[in-house]
Amino acid sequence: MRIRVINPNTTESMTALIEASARAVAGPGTVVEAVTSGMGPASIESHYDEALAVPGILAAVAEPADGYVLACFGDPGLDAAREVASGPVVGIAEAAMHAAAMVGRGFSVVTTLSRTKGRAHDLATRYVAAGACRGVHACDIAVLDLEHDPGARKEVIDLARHALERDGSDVIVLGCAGMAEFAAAASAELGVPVVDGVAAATVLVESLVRLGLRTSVREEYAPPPPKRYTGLLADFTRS
Ligand SMILES: NC(=O)NC1=NC(=O)NC1=O
Repeated sequence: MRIRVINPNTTESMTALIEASARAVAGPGTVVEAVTSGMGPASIESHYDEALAVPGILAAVAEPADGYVLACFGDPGLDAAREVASGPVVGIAEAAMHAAAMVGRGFSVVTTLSRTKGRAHDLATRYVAAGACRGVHACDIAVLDLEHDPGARKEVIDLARHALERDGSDVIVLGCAGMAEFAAAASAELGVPVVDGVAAATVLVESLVRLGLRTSVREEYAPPPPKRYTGLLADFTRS
């Protein structure tokens, strides 16, 4: 099978990190096709960034694949992508939160900027039972600095340790695709499961494909009603 793993921002080096995390868990019969969005923000750290990332995501899911991963912790454009993708679409926050809820009593999210904490809470409300997400904590390291800041890994792990104590949680969810490579070291140091949403989403999409499950086209996720789109979007939308 072929899984298209989409980095919704336009930073190639992040795509490389995402690709490595997805490939590390993909099964022997799975081809991971990691792609960088062709248009939009260099990183996604606000509602504005999320909105401007969606056209590039929709263009990326328009290409055929057996399943799709949206590799940004805000799960931008997830519902719209499900209306047009040819296979199941899973967001990394969705996958990470579900996985975390299955291996512990309550998880804490460690994310990037404080301004994105509300989005993480909103997604937890949508995806998991009340109380499953015990808290969301921000390291206030910008997304693109995670890769270049030599102290980022330690800051994220220290914040995760604080979160476990403060929240009384027993699992950590990494709240950014750019933290994917911290998961193993964090889990070893903290002694708890640390969930990287890129890996979780890759395995979950593989499982859905193996189960023969695709997004239902009855009602909400049916293909969008045909209509005219004008302006720049005319090139990227279905008519
Ligand atoms: N919470 C986040 O920082 N999300 C993200 N922004 C990106 O550009 N990629 C992410 O995973």
